[in-house]
Amino acid sequence: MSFILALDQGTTSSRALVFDHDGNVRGLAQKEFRQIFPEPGLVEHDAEEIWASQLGVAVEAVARAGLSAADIAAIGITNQRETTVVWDRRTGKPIHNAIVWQDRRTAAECDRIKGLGLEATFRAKTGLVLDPYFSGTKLAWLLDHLPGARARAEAGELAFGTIDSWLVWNLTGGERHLTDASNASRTLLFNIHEGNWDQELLQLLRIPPAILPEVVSSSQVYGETAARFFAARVPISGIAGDQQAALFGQLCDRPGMVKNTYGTGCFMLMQTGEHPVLSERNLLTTVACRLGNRTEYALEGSVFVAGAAVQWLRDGLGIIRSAEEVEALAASVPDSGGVYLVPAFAGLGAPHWDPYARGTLLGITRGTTAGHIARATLESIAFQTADLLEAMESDAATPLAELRVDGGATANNLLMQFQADLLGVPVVRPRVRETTALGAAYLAGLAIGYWQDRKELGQLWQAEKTFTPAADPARMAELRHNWSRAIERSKGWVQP
Ligand SMILES: Nc1ncnc2c1ncn2[C@@H]1O[C@H](COP(=O)(O)OP(=O)(O)O)[C@@H](O)[C@H]1O
Ligand SMILES: O=P(O)(O)OC[C@H](O)CO
Repeated sequence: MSFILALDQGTTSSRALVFDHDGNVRGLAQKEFRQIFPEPGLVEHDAEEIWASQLGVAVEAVARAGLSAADIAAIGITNQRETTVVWDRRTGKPIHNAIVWQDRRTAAECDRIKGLGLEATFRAKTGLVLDPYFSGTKLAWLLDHLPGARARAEAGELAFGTIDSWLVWNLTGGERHLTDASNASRTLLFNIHEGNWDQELLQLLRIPPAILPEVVSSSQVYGETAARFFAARVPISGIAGDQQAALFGQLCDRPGMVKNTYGTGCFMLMQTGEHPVLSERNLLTTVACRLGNRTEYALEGSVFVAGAAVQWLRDGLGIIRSAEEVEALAASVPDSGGVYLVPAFAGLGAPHWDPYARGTLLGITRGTTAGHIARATLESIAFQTADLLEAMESDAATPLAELRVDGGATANNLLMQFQADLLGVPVVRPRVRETTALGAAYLAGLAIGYWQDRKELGQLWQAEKTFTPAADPARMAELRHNWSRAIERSKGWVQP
């Protein structure tokens, strides 16, 4: 019997999971790594720490499953997207910390490009908006600010990659420099209609083509792990950005199917099939996956801070000791008592796109307790999701039948019930909540014939719990109205 190993390199931790043929988790290991905040608004990771932690948990997960590398048929990779690494091709050493997707340092540069009237060009070609979130301006920043970097990039000495590229480079011992189309579609440099790096955009951002990885499909054998890492060389055969992998793992394979992942941020993706739908409501159009020559697209709403707000309650305010505790604290009050938290800690993503917004806590009275703040925090996650869904339904011109959910914060039943109440549609939590890793495993397994097709995978998906809307719609509409007012107050707080 053989198994698939999924590497899930997330924003706050590296995880590895071993899956069996029925899609069950047989072994899991996880390691948090350092979040580096050099200044307000800046977020970095040590790329070498990411690699070391990812390799460490991979070895550990296989051991915990009671297996050896010879039992692993293939490896699938999924990753925090947009986070930008540049390394020296000769030494394999990064030239700077990775600039994380949440980092806002290129806000002024995005404004400058917008001022040149170029936003429509970027939007039409990449499906993205000009926001510091995406890799392109982060890469340009590195080339502009590190002495000699641009000349070295032009001479072909440096390599750029999102985290998938960085992991594949390391796993293959520096043999392969590539990225899959779903990750490429998050860079602001990739033409999602033509399926390749866009020369005009590269020129506009002054990115030398020699620094870029090859763009490949999301499911094919890319290479094997170098001999020194595992007892056997294992094929690497699946790659997707974590949100696209979750869409795949949730089996949202028919146009109109939607999943929302509640992790550090919240990412809602709607499968739109082979046709990219361009949003009129400030959502993103992104590559869901590339399978052979077939590219599937998704509409995406990205919320930067969701579960991270719960982490802030734990680490910043110290009113809970663990993320799980938030549920009991929030349940200690019947409602938020009129308190609204807008967790715009890293600006606002979709559909507002305001890098200058900051966190805002409104409606506090002398009677406000930690319970109210905890509840307002959970509700903020659901409100942000409701804003995304409203935009998505409008773009797709179709109402949603159900919302499939996954990610760490979906363990929270109070949050899930409030979400169903607010949306007025059933919220469905699957049996396997590690759908991001599962999606990467599926992509890797399909490439080597471990699973035959998506029909076979469809039989593995099972709901664990469905949250049915139970609240008074008028009351929910009132809460959403207040939420919109709170959002407006958070906007434009930081002076450019
Ligand atoms: N019971 C819970 N209630 C609310 N949030 C939770 C709960 N458990 C975990 N979280 C949040 O979920 C996030 C972790 O989820 P995960 O899917 O592992 O995220 P990521 O992949 O972004 O690192 C953290 O931000 C944490 O605060
Ligand atoms: O690492 P996660 O799960 O927070 O996901 C981060 C996203 O990929 C950012 O776009």
